[in-house]
Amino acid sequence: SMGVSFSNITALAPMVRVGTLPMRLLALDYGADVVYCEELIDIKMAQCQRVENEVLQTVDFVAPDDRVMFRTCERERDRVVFQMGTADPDRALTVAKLVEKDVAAVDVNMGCPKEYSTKGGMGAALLSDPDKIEAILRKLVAGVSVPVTCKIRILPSLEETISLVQRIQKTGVTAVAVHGRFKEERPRHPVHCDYIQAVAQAVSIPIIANGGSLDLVKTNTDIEEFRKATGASSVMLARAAMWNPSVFSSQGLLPVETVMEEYLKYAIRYDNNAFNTKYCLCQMLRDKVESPLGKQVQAAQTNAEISEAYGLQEFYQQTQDQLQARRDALQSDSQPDRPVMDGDYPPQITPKMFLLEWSRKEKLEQPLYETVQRSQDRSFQSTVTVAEKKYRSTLWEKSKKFAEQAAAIVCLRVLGIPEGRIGEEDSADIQQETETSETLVVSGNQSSCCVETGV
Ligand SMILES: Cc1cc2nc3c(=O)[nH]c(=O)nc-3n(C[C@H](O)[C@H](O)[C@H](O)COP(=O)(O)O)c2cc1C
Repeated sequence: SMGVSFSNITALAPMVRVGTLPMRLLALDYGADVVYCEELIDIKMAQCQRVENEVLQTVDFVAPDDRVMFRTCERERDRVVFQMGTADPDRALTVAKLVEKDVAAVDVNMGCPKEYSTKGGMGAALLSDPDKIEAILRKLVAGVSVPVTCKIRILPSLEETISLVQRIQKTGVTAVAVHGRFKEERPRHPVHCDYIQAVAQAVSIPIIANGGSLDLVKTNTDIEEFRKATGASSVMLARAAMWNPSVFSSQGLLPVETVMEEYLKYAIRYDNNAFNTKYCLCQMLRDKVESPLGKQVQAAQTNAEISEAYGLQEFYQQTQDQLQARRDALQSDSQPDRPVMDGDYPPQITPKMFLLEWSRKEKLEQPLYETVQRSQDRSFQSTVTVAEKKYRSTLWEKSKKFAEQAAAIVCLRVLGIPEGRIGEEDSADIQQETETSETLVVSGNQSSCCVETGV
């Protein structure tokens, strides 16, 4: 990784529901340097499983109820900032460790005044507990390999605001985003550029100015004006970007109709939750949300129906076909039941194939595999029946393919049959779970399978 910079950048602000993968990729396309994800709550994230989705080519963090809480991809890895809501240093670190290899930086939200955030001591509630702020940030800075940042609102006086940010700077964070409003101020109130400016002068780390969307930043050139007005190193945009993310483009604003189409293409390509897609499109439609198009979007229940509203049925179908082709390819990859000729073993003989061959020689029925998938992490376990006896690995595997191979290995070892290519090594103790999975890798099934994640 090149390492992300927070100096002299323009960022997509963290926004609940808005800041999911399609919007982040679109903002990057238009010229944003850094994109924040929506605030994700530490307790929910800590329960998530990291899953490599080979069909979508994404990394998904999947909750026990199978919901994808955070989906990201290679394209944004050096640009995406993972924002979390937390009030607990240990939990914050657990979550940061879970995501650190897949993101450019980790951010703590200290500015959200909404009750769902503050009631757990998170968000803006942290602003009145600087000891807690310090504990969380110090723990993160010491414990993760990526930069740590935080996002705050301003305190009732300049002095308090400056001393808080100075204290935050001492924890070793890389940058601080300052939303220039007091905790009790609403988004329609004017932003306090003088506070941001005073903070920017008082510390040496980059300050990211935020809060200018309503009256100051409407076009790309306004971003530079806002940067100057606040004396900050960088600028972060929420609403202006939500209404039209092409605000990041130095080529000027694009018609929102064009932008919505580009947004929808990403939503289709990355199998975005349809309700999330609708929500974001409705934000872009703004006062046109009651137009014929707006009504069609609101009535739609699936990404396919939303595509019809925009005349993107063909793109939708082509994308589905491509994804299905990839799914099929991965699936057939996982069923290596090619016929095995006597005395003419293919080079990539697997435990399953070896067991099949052995069964034929012994005039037994073909081994029968039964695979189950458990819901909490969508992993697989397979049982193979040979000569009316069942064999099963104690390990739960990432794919059906691995699970079947694991069952075959257990069977071969229990029956004392040398395992072909990997049979040179001494028959290992099947109770050793790690041994089983290592053997699987040796047996030539390098391509891991996708775990699909319905959202
Ligand atoms: C729809 C929406 C969702 C938001 N969600 C978050 C969030 O998850 N985390 C956060 O720190 N701020 C959140 N905010 C606040 C923005 O990041 C930003 O601080 C605020 O909107 C002021 O910036 P702006 O004038 O550019 O809109 C949200 C704002 C909006 C409009």
